[in-house]
Amino acid sequence: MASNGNNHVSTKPPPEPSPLRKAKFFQANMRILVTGGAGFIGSHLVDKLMENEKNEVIVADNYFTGSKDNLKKWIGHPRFELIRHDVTEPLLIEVDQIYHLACPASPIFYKYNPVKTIKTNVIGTLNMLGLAKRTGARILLTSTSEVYGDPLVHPQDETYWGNVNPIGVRSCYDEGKRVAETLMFDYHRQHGIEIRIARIFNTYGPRMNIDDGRVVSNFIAQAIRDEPLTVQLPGTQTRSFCYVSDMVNGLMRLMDGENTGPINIGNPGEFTMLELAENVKELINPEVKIITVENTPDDPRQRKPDITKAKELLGWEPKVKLRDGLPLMEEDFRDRLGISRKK
Ligand SMILES: NC(=O)c1ccc[n+]([C@@H]2O[C@H](COP(=O)([O-])OP(=O)(O)OC[C@H]3O[C@@H](n4cnc5c(N)ncnc54)[C@H](O)[C@@H]3O)[C@@H](O)[C@H]2O)c1
Ligand SMILES: O=C(O)[C@H]1O[C@H](OP(=O)(O)OP(=O)(O)OC[C@H]2O[C@@H](n3ccc(=O)[nH]c3=O)[C@H](O)[C@@H]2O)[C@H](O)[C@@H](O)[C@@H]1O
Repeated sequence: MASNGNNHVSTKPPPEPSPLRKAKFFQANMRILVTGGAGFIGSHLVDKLMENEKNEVIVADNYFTGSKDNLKKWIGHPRFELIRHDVTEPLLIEVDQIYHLACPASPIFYKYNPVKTIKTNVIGTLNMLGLAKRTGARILLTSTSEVYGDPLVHPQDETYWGNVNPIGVRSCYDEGKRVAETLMFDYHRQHGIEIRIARIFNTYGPRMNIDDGRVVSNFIAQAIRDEPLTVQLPGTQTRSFCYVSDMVNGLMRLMDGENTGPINIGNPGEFTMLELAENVKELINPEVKIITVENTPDDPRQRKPDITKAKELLGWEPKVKLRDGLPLMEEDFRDRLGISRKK
């Protein structure tokens, strides 16, 4: 029984939560915020989180590179909420977990407004850490293999500190993510916040922006449009491509496990850009041409994750091979481009 501090004992029970809230959230016992949830990886993560009836999912996104279309099947669902919000502004809500993905990821978008990109990484991560501190939520940051810069160690494991140009055109992104990682660990050490850091390596799959300039989406769209595949010079640079369902599984294992990370999440299958173009040509359009074009500054020459830590600590490894994953994107791209397969 509650006292009102006036030596008078109230017999009135405390007020019930609003019946509306009860009706809406009666099943939920985990409220999860996904920043950047209208984007490519974020929307696939939301799909997976929503499969669990105990989860209530809130997406905060400013739609810079994401789209409501990616979430259309959840809009109106009682366990789902979508907020137009820029993470560079504080967000005052109650949550149990935060997947912090908000940040433009394609080089052409993150270089478009580099000051905004670094604000998103630094101020956005500070705001989400502040939210985690106030609510006691666990927070996962999607960092990047770009923290290794143009790596001099190959493959890259998590102990490598990287080879990053601090004043280059990519720095807003890779240095931004490095500061974001620093902030995560400082909040962890200073305030005891529960943190998780995933270092994501190149991820591909349906719902990538068609014209976002990333290599897999470029090549698939070019192959479907009968345009030459543009391999940026020298073409021998390598990347390791992870299918999005594998990525989402890895992120959820990291969030739900006991390790802070950083942990590399990626597929160690390594390809040169010429090899990737040849695979797309063979699988999607054998008639298409492959041409070489100028590259952009500071393009990393090689990239391949060492995933020993993910295997040992998360029991995770990717399952989808590149040659199986590429055709899974074709239908989604054809639908959005309105170009059907030739008979
Ligand atoms: N896809 C990859 O290969 C890859 C690799 C490494 C790391 N990552 C990281 O994973 C995350 C998701 O990447 P993605 O490929 O889905 O990219 P994406 O561009 O499709 O998604 C990013 C989302 O964040 C939103 N956003 C951007 N700035 C915001 C802001 N200030 N406030 C609120 N929302 C904002 C965008 O509108 C978009 O919906 C990013 O943090 C990215 O750095 C991705
Ligand atoms: O995985 C990562 O950590 C990072 O990977 C990518 O950055 P990047 O590897 O430069 O991605 P792309 O723009 O797809 O370029 C990959 C390679 O393809 C080449 N490329 C790109 C586009 C194209 O049309 N042709 C082409 O050969 C580029 O020169 C580069 O060598 C992502 O876009 C980042 O968000 C992410 O953080």
